Amino acid sequence: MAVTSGKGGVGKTFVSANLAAALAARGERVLVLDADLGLANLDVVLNLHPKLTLHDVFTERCTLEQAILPAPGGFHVLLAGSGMVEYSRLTPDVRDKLLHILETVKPRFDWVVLDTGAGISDVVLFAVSMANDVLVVATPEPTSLTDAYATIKVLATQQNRRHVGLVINQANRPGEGKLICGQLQQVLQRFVGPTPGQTFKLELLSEVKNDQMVRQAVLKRQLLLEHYPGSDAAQAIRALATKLLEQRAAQP
Ligand SMILES: Nc1ncnc2c1ncn2[C@@H]1O[C@H](COP(=O)(O)OP(=O)(O)OP(=O)(O)O)[C@@H](O)[C@H]1O
Repeated sequence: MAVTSGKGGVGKTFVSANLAAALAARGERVLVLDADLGLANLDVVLNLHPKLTLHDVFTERCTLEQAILPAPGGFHVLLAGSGMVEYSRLTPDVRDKLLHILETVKPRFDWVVLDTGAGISDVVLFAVSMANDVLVVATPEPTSLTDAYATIKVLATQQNRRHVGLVINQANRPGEGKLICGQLQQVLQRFVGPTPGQTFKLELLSEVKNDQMVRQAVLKRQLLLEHYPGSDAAQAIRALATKLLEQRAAQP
């Protein structure tokens, strides 16, 4: 599953890490792969100081096994480290290496979460293209929504995706997510249907409140789910995990 966004700083890493913890708490084997190769910061959020990262796997300084690390929250991570400038562009080499890594880790985990960079660069779109499911994170601000719209449009038209999950993060009032999702779906419909057999569904998977506890957790470099489990945002993330598990169980 890819967790992506149009605009940066909207909460992808927060959602990826805490969703992984929520799934792990339900007994799932989860790997979060930091797919923001140029400016990764999953390690910062989780307060990890990895000696080995994707960079070392790419340059064959270590094996893939060695770079998969346990994280707080009961899941595993494959960190990118920051400033992998030479890997922040999608060369055939980066492409092959990422594909190989994903194929190798897939059988070992129930969920591989790709925490991508923001926007529609070729690296981001490639990372998303490797995922079965995509979850777009957006905040209710107009700039974030405009960029989310552009991203979803690209996923629908270029990747031919018929279903995209939406998380409205930092919501200011209840029902805001539903309203936004409906409006986005309406505008998107113009580009991606309706033609026979070609429906497109943007599904609101979660509305996460603007919650001071999230900022507290990030400042302390702790997982929200572990340190503020009763917060509104933690409850929303657990509900998101439940929904994803139910959807998976319903798949043929
Ligand atoms: N629900 C929320 N309530 C309040 N603040 C939040 C919430 N979600 C995220 N934030 C704040 O937004 C900041 C950015 O979040 P995060 O780093 O997860 O975004 P990102 O999309 O991964 O960023 P980037 O695009 O730079 O990778 C966090 O440090 C946190 O302070």
